[in-house]
Amino acid sequence: MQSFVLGLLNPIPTSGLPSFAFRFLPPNGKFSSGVSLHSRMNWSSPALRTSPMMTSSGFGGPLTLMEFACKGNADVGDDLSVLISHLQYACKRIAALVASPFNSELTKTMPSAGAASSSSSRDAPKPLDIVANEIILSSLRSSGKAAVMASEEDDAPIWISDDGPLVVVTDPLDGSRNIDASIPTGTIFGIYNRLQELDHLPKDEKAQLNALQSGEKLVASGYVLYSSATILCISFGSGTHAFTLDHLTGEFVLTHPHIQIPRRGQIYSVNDARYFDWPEGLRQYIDTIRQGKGQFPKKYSARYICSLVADFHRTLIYGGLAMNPRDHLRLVYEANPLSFLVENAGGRGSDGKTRILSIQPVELHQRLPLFLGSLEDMQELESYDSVQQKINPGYEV
Ligand SMILES: O=P(O)(O)OC[C@H]1O[C@](O)(COP(=O)(O)O)[C@@H](O)[C@@H]1O
Repeated sequence: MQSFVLGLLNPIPTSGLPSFAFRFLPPNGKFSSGVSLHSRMNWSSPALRTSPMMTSSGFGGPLTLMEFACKGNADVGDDLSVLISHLQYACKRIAALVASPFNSELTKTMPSAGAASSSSSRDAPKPLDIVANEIILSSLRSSGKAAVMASEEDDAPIWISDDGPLVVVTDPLDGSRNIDASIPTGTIFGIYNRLQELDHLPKDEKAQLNALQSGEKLVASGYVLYSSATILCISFGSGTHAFTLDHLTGEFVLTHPHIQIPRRGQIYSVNDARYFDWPEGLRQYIDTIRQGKGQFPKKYSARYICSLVADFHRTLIYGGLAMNPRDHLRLVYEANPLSFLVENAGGRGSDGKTRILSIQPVELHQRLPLFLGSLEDMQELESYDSVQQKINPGYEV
């Protein structure tokens, strides 16, 4: 088992790999692998035909994430491009890990390991969370572009390098408590510029303050959904775009450019079992939309996976609302990155009263109610007086 874990953290040996496998190499490795399967595919077939924005200017295949970031589509600058290339590589490794037939031992809970944010047993980190955390940390270290990583898995932010221009906040593997049932999981990340005016402070202090920047200062955020497809969704501040991992080539390719969340959806996503702990306003709102008596005269449907990235991704694509009304999800590395993505897609992220991105974080693992979704659905929800669940009776499942 130990060698399996170490193998995941160590560099991949390159000898004897098939040509397409070289696409999995780290960005500072050898990407040029001669003729790949990717270049041999017939991209003119109707099934693979895409809009002009989805094709690269080069050989006519679909636009890859790194082409998108580097070649004028987003043109995010060298530092951010390099960091993203390392981060996406880390997420490919996590994707392989969560789908591996050998991960069952890794999914067993380690009650004695130090949970970052809570001592309750449901928050006890699992080895898979820890391995995902290590994979991301090691990718950020090797990028040379990260000053700080602040993670759900660590009590405090880690200072990586004085020279790193960027700060990364992350939940490395959300939803992992459901992984034994192969339910989708996800990585969430947000990226800020390093605050140079804090450079003179001690490392711990400047790491903390850099990680507690307001969501309005995000320069990019994203998630990777590990599901039937592995999808990396990202915003650099102008639009939200999703890329699907092509297992033939090992590349994330642009499949959902400029996602616009519908102004109205017909789906609400919440843990309904908590109905009797909800405040009156939230009960009334859900009762109303269920019956088709709200501002949108259609009966809403319920969907709830209980895996934040999966519930959010569906909401982004189909519209509606993804909610967790109790103080449970984390502002810094869950609510802020997802709010940045939904706003860049034309939607809204709020705690039920206040726009998430305008809330100043005061501690790394701060929790809050979270509502994300279509603009008109969110406005209707927020018109109800009380939607934040104040009691939190320690649910065990
Ligand atoms: O138990 P609830 O309130 O339905 O919360 C479920 C949410 O908690 C999460 O599992 C995250 O919480 P954990 O970090 O404690 O696993 C999300 O993936 C999910 O959306």
